[in-house]
Amino acid sequence: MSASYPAIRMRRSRATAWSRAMHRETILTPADLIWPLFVTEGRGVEDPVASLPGVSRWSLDGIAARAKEAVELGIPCLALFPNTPADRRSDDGAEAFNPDNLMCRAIRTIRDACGDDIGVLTDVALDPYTAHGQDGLLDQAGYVVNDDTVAVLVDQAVNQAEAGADIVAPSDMMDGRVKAIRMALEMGGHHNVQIMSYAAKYASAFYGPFRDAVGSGGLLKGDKKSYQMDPANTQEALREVALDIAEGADSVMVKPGLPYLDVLARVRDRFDVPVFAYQVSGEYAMIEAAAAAGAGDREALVLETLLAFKRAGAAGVLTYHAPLAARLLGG
Ligand SMILES: NCc1[nH]cc(CCC(=O)O)c1CC(=O)O
Ligand SMILES: [Mg+2]
Repeated sequence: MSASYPAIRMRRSRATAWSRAMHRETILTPADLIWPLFVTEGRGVEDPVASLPGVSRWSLDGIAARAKEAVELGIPCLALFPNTPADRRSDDGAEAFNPDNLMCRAIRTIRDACGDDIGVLTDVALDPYTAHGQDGLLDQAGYVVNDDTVAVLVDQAVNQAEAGADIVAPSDMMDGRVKAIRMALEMGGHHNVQIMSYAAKYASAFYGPFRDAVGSGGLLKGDKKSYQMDPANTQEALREVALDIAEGADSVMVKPGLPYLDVLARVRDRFDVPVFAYQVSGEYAMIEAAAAAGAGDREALVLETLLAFKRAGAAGVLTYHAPLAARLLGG
């Protein structure tokens, strides 16, 4: 470039708040946020998750209150995860398609409290329902079998749709489940129930606090590496996303969040479907730990990390910081 300093001074546009606002390329709003909530049995229960400071499991009455709070704050969607009572967990995860399970009751509770003012996204995977904590069914050798698991996931997804879920979100990483779920939803008349597929979900060390929250952590033996992706791979993530789009996903997700922004950006560049990011439990815990240790300002860390997802191309972010962020953003 021939014209340079002093003709070009990059700092001119940064000198005042109004000018910074005018040049800002990316905007974060409460409408970008999806708030994950943990549901538990009982009445009037708020059960804090020790490894997720500031996050609790709520009984249905608390879930209704959180849903109303979310509407007030301008948060458009909730993601639900049940802490299934131990006596309802089994090797086959059959509680997943019980029409009166905690998940279905939570969906109906939110609908009663808020009508169509908020979206309800439900997790499709068996880990909150299995006695072994894996996302699918096991064979004799302890391998998570694909096709038989997909059949159960279909029943689970249809069960959630019948209870009123707006978006079903398969997080299990079985092959072919998006197509099978889409076909079953169409056949069941659930034409407008969306599928947000966890298309590129990695076998990550950042899920620990989540597993505590849904009560699967202590049950899980081994790992999920035979179905979740190797953190070393990005080409494979693009292939996963392409397959899920072809199978009928309305939107896709990359998970975890910040450590995988490169994957998110590449998915955004290559495909035209909305791509969401999940800032997972371990990421939340890291920010909280940093703030508690005085290593950073909590509110600034939260807003900066969430903005980074938008900058990388995310249509929205699942984050446990959703209510805090929405409040800070004036929701
Ligand atoms: N299907 C399970 C599921 N759905 C969302 C998360 C993790 C979310 C988080 O860590 O916040 C997990 C954990 C796992 O795969 O073991
Ligand atoms: Mg896949």
